[in-house]
Amino acid sequence: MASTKGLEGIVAAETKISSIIDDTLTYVGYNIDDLADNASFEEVVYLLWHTRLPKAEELAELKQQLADNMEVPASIVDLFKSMPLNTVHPMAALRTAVSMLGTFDDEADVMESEANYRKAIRLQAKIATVVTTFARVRNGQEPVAPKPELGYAANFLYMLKGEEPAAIEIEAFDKALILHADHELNASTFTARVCVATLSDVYSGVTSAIGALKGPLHGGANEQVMKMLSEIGSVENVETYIQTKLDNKEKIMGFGHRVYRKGDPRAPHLRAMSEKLTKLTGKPELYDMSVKIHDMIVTQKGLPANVDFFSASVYDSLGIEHDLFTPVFAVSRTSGWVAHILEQYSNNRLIRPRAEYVGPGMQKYVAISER
Ligand SMILES: CC(=O)SCCNC(=O)CCNC(=O)[C@H](O)C(C)(C)COP(=O)(O)OP(=O)(O)OC[C@H]1O[C@@H](n2cnc3c(N)ncnc32)[C@H](O)[C@@H]1OP(=O)(O)O
Ligand SMILES: O=C([O-])CC(=O)C(=O)O
Repeated sequence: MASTKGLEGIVAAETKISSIIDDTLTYVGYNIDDLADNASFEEVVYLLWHTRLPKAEELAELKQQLADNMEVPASIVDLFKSMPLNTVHPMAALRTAVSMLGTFDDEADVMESEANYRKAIRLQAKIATVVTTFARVRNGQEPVAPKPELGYAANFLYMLKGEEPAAIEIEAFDKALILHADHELNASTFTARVCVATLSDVYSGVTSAIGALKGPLHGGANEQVMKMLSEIGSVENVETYIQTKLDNKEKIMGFGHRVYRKGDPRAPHLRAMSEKLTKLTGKPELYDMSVKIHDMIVTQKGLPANVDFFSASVYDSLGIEHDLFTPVFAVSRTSGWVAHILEQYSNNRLIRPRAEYVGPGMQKYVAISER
């Protein structure tokens, strides 16, 4: 029984939700380029949850349901206030708050598919409020209540900053949400599916997934990319900084991927957004540094940028604090996690692989006094 390290190449589930075939990413058969250029995030959420695009009235209904469910219990604010706010990472706060949301949902353990769909809506609606509430509470600001008339992307930025975002910001953020919404059997989605395959509840699945997304080899990489850009500081410093890391065999965050070989199709969209937004916000150097890093890594390592690389400068341009980048990813990916959770329930079998034992052979117990 030989093991495959990191389960590389192992097909562990069937899904109708998204696919990566020959470096092309599709959601339910729609190319990501097509969706990024034409759809709204809410349309994509509907697509992932229903495996078809919504008609106008179905989209309007989903938007209404999301808007109606955005408020979070006051205890979430108290929970955040009870945390060591100077040190807690927002992903740890989010993981804890989503788990707590489950305790307020009296349908949390009701397993009928209609109840699970209602929970999907509640979670998707509330997670935006949870992240923005955390951001404001830790900065000593009052949380901002959602405006029902705004779309999901606009509401997030509004609740975060307390002022309505400009059209260009809404468009960029909406596109970023679409690009991050789902990605086949990535580590956090797999985590969610493993969790709910025990017939545990939706909140447990999403809480587990948040824990997996937090790591810097997965969603946590976008914050690390920004840290790197801040440390580098200017285009002139890129070469020495990156070369030193490469010579020390350190990984450069935002590059490489388990599945893509030629390149991550989401990266060109984020690169174009980064170029446009960094110019508009008067920080073109962020984009110029990113391009120089990109060229060095592609030339020397043959590794293309993944979704996390150019998203860093995009989120910075949208005025999002750097340690909120991964929570923002979670806000979008909740749609994909939930889609996979619902799909797992619909055709469930416990996920329980085997491990190859590589420890010592049979041993005889030795009394503690004789060790
Ligand atoms: C949303 C997302 O999750 S996208 C991914 C976000 N994560 C990152 O950006 C972190 C940086 N990237 C990485 O760590 C990896 O490329 C991963 C985790 C994304 C994929 O990992 P794996 O498929 O397991 O590749 P693995 O880590 O085994 O790397 C294979 C080789 O490429 C090298 N490599 C992979 N990524 C990088 C990188 N970013 N920088 C430098 N070298 C790298 C490794 O050092 C290794 O080299 P070796 O064979 O000489 O030891
Ligand atoms: O698929 C992966 O391994 C990681 C990734 O790009 C994502 O989750 O978006």
